[in-house]
Amino acid sequence: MITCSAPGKIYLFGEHAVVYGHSAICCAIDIRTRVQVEKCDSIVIESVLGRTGIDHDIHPYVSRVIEKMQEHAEFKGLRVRVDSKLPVGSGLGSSAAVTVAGIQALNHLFGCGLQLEDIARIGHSIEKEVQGNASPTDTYVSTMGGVVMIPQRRKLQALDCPIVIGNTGRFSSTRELVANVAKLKGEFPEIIDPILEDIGSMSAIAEEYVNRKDYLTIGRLMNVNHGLLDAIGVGGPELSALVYAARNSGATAAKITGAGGGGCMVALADENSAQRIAKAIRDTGAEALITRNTGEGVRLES
Ligand SMILES: Nc1ncnc2c1ncn2[C@@H]1O[C@H](COP(=O)(O)OP(=O)(O)OP(=O)(O)O)[C@@H](O)[C@H]1O
Ligand SMILES: C[C@@](O)(CCO)CC(=O)[O-]
Ligand SMILES: [Mg+2]
Repeated sequence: MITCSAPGKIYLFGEHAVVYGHSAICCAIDIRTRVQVEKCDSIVIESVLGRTGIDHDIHPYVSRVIEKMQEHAEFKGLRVRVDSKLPVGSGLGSSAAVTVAGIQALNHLFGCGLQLEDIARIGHSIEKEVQGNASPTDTYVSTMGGVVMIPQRRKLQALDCPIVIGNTGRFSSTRELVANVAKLKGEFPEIIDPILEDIGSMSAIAEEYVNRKDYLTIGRLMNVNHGLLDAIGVGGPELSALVYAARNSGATAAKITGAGGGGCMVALADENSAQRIAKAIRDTGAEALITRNTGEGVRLES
């Protein structure tokens, strides 16, 4: 029996724009998904979503992981158990974490000899298939950990400050949000294309501030990024309420993270303000978590 885990993520900059090749800066967080695998007679997948065999409706990611890994190993039966601390469909990269941890667990179970770069690449191909269109960001950062710049696949300096996450509690499908942005972009390219380019330029400019650990400047730019995400239609009243609650209680930055629509927002805090920001988020009725950047990507647990 093998267990592997992989981290979730928050975006400092660049979600959605990165789908069109613009730059993004993404940060692995210390909230993980564990995938346990063992050989057995038939294929069984167990998670918070239910108990199935190969099932592309209920378990699209895990089912594709199993199918893809059949190209690297010969097996008929398998039991896969998923145990995740990441909220599902909430902008924290739950799909990438379950995919990456699943690939690495099977890699170990069958001795396939895949390297981290292979895992990130296979993970990205699975995200593309399920999501319709997907950047390599979530699967890359979940595999490698740390803070990464995409598409360059460059590691930046670690983020040392507390990260506060507010969860609206509303499921949102990344596939749908990505399709909504594509539709708006198709209808009004003269308006939407420059916004996506601006988001990419912001990531490129912010790289230097991330490496200098200048959290005040990073924060000012993240706030601008929030406004641009709202402009392309992936915001909403619940997310905005949490963003302003966080800013009003001392957050250096507060923005949507991930696909948006519902799901989570992220705030950067300092050691003194993190609890206060989390309380302000909880006072609106939403859930709040305090976490940190992790340097550890996918790993073997047992
Ligand atoms: N614990 C889990 N067990 C099984 N499948 C999961 C689990 N967590 C996530 N998934 C799969 O990932 C899907 C959600 O992925 P989706 O990309 O829509 O959201 P996300 O990854 O949480 O957010 P984002 O992509 O914005 O970071 C679920 O519908 C499910 O198919
Ligand atoms: C919305 C998006 O940019 C981030 C989802 O976490 C989609 C992607 O990059 O594949
Ligand atoms: Mg996802």
